[in-house]
Amino acid sequence: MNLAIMMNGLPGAMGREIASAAIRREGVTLAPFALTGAGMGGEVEVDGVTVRLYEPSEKEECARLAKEAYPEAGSLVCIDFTHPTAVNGNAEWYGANRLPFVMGTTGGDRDALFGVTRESGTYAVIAPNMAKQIVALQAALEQMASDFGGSFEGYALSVVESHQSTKADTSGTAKAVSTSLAKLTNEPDFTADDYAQIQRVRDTDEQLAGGGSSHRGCSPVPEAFLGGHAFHTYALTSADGNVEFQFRHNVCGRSTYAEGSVDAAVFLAKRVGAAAEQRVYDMVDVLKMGGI
Ligand SMILES: NC(=O)C1=CN([C@@H]2O[C@H](COP(=O)(O)OP(=O)(O)OC[C@H]3O[C@@H](n4cnc5c(N)ncnc54)[C@H](OP(=O)(O)O)[C@@H]3O)[C@@H](O)[C@H]2O)C=CC1
Ligand SMILES: O=C(O)C1=N[C@H](C(=O)O)C[C@H](O)C1
Repeated sequence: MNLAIMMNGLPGAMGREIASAAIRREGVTLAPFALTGAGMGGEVEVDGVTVRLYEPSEKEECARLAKEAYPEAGSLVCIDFTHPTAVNGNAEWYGANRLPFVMGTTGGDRDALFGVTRESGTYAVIAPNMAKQIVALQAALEQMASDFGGSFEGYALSVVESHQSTKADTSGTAKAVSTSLAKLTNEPDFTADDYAQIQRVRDTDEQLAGGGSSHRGCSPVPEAFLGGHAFHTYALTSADGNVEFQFRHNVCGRSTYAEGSVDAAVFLAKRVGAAAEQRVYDMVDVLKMGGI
């Protein structure tokens, strides 16, 4: 393996975490250039590697550099952990420049994201969660929904997610898992409007108190992780309130997503190298096909 990763979204929290994971991984290097947000251009250093950052207005210059420095197919994979408002523009840019990419950024217009990527013929892994254990849970719930759809008919679904107060959007993981759980309650037409029912906890006092009185069901967040955590609680409750099922995943810190993102990039480089017919993947594909 001789793979370079362009870490788009530096110097953000996930960008730094993934860049470090890439540098640690054997056979992987960090490309010395990447995309950043407006007004954030310049240079950043990660574990001794200097990365030149290109603002949105300088994207074409960055694409030119990428093609010059890594002309061989599959020798460069982009990883995108930027901002919900950047998702669609960045996907168009990857497609137009035929740059394989891992899209970890949540939000944006997801249908358009998949549409543009498929049309471009670019190789991509797109997933709202890169943590292997959460991906396995997602796959299991999807399987359960397909085998026993409607087995929770009449049950009410409630979802609470708590993240660092700087998070811009409702959790993409919570949206994806809710869609699977809705199939169990026989509401397969769960739509974007239904995502509004997901309760977001962003207030630090509520987080320390476990959601507070308005968001019961969320676990208390340790103070050290107020700046970086992802706590999700999904509950299915019978109509008479006598039966309740809960699924809960609480992650402190970000390292688990970082390792999964590098796994996804390595997986994608191999798919490009093999000129695989399937071009667009999710993390369930990566898990099932032995990428992690
Ligand atoms: N799939 C997964 O497993 C996970 C997904 N995420 C998702 O990753 C995303 C980023 O999270 P996080 O790192 O915490 O956020 P941060 O805000 O810490 O970092 C985002 C970075 O992206 C930069 N940015 C903004 N716009 C652009 C752009 N157009 N092009 C390139 N860079 C840009 C920001 O710059 P500026 O500060 O100037 O805006 C910032 O440096 C979120 O959508 C989050 O939900 C997070 C964790 C796990
Ligand atoms: O912003 C985050 O931090 C996270 N975002 C992803 C999401 O929106 O689901 C994954 C995880 O929850 C962390």
